[in-house]
Amino acid sequence: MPEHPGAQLPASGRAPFGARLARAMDAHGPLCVGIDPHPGLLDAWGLPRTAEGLRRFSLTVLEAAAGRAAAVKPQVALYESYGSAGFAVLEELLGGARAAGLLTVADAKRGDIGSTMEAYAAAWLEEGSPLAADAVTLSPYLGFESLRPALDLAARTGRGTFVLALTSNPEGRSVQHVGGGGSVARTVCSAAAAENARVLGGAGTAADGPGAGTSAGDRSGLGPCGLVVGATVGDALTELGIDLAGVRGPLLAPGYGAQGARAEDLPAVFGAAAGQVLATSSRAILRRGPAVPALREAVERSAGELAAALG
Ligand SMILES: O=C(O)c1cc(=O)[nH]c(=O)n1[C@@H]1O[C@H](COP(=O)(O)O)[C@@H](O)[C@H]1O
Repeated sequence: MPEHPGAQLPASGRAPFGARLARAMDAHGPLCVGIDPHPGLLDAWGLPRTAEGLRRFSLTVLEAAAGRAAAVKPQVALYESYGSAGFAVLEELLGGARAAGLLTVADAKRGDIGSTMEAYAAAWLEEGSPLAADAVTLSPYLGFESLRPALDLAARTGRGTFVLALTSNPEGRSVQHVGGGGSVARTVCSAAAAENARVLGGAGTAADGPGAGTSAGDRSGLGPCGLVVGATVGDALTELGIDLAGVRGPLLAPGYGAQGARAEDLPAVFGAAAGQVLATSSRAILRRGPAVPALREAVERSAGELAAALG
């Protein structure tokens, strides 16, 4: 039986990203382990601030996360700062995660005019690209439709996107809340809802509630267009009149852990969309390294408390 009535199997033959992510979250809990090799963390782990230090850090986190988390999210900026050697490590990490059965989210936050966006899409989402991940983070501030090449390629290859909607940092409000009832954030959420409705079939907008075929908070039939909504946004969804369940996409939630949000805060933030949430945590877990058993314990504890809070 198809994963979702009305959903087309991606041309790649790979199961759709939403179905693969739901399976991984059901198996391991709704945790994404962020791989952010900050220079200070390399120091704390006794590793050199070199590409080899970056490599040992990345592969250690992978070893700790494999079989214990749904996904990993390398922060591309922290690889990019080492130039081509950093990108080589990132390629190795993405390949290693694939081999270990971990879904990958490349945190690249790309966004540009459509013609340039085609190249970003090819780099992060195209079949056979050395940097291809299961999903990539995107910035919609050149207009949601400028992301079209990535949205289309993701749907075609069974991959996903996470588009910034309500970010976890306090400065985000100054852009994302603008417009009140017709806020920038709500516009982005409505566009994501329309994109998922296009791919999955059925109607759906962020204002209208769940569309056909997916009940509120149900993660089994999610579309490929996810959103980034910080775990730290408090009551912003109510304040801005956004119904995330109606988006019918996965929700990447940074802010859990080092930025202060706790697992038990998440149900109130996400309401009926709690089942769609993939919480991501980097420093709170990484500070427990470099010993693999301590990292594993941190991953298991986070995955367990998130599963208990979010279902
Ligand atoms: O897209 C992201 O992952 C992201 C969006 C956002 O709104 N806030 C946010 O913190 N992030 C990223 O999530 C990670 C959070 O790291 P920790 O605060 O150490 O858990 C960093 O890599 C951020 O760049």
